[in-house]
Amino acid sequence: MDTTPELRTDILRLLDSSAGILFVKHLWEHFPEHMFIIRVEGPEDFIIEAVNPAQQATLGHETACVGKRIDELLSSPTADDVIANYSRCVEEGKPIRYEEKGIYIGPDGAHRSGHWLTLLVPIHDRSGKISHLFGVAQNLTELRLARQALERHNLELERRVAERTAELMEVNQQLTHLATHDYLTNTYNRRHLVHLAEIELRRSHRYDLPLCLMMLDIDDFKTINDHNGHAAGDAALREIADIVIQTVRDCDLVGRYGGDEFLIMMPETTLSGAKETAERLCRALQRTREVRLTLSIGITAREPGEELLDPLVQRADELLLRAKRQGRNRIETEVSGPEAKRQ
Ligand SMILES: Nc1nc2c(ncn2[C@@H]2O[C@H](COP(=O)(O)OP(=O)(O)OP(=O)(O)O)[C@@H](O)[C@H]2O)c(=O)[nH]1
Repeated sequence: MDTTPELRTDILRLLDSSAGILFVKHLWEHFPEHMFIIRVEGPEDFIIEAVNPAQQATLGHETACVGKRIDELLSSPTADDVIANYSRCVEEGKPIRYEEKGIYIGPDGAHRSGHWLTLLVPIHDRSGKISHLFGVAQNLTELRLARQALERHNLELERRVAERTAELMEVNQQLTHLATHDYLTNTYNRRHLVHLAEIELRRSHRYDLPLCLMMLDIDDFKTINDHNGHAAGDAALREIADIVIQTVRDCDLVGRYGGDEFLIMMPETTLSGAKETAERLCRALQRTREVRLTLSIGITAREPGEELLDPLVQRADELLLRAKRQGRNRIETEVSGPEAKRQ
């Protein structure tokens, strides 16, 4: 059986009766949050009329505050804020709710800071004038401290996640670099070069742009290894890769195709342009190296309609072999279609 209506009626009847005052007194004494009554003396003149035991426990003995003006009890700026809120409640003539914080002196005489959610209700006298303010202040200090600790903890977590993410991104970049580059020369490795070259070739086909493929091989490289050691051979490979990268355009794709062989894809480049670059490369090599080292180079151009990489690579390789057969230190080019007419 639902007893709620019955109970409600009983409580209302109790409040109406003379026992109601005991009920309110019981509430006042045992309510765990601050309850207080303020006498309104003037626009900014407020006197503490009563504080409940919960508030006394925070602020010290009743006699320490009852009968005192707010600005006698609290120092600035806490007192200013309290008075401003009381004045607002009087001006608006209706209950207001606000958060407040301040420094107060506890029962032990020590200064403490607190944070409250306060509800202020104006009380009117018979003439309708606001004579008192009734306040209930819920102490949020612990909650605030817990929230601040949680926020600090969250910030720390976010910082750690960001730090870890940055580390992972760096490792990821390193892994990507390792997976796409030749460890010795830092040019693209064969697999990645082929991947990029296929994309570039499709783009050239789509927009009908010129494109050249250059394959180069160091002449008699074996003798460097044999005479000067493998480390000298490695150093020569690195040096040649650097010279190639410095000589070609930024958009050209340079990769080590295998051993002492490099492949260079040159987008938007005609055969004559690619040949000029190859000549520049050979000259740069002569200038740079004390040990005489030459290159054999084969260059082919994309034929109209051509969009597959293998035939291009095959042609460049054949031209390279032709350069080797014809005495090394040579650049061999070959082209058909419109590019041939431009030569
Ligand atoms: N130091 C070093 N040598 C390598 C590397 N990869 C391949 N080689 C050597 O490069 C040499 C390639 O020789 P080949 O291509 O057969 O011939 P070559 O001596 O260059 O002569 P031609 O190409 O005919 O002019 C071999 O001795 C390989 O061992 C490498 O990463 N480091």
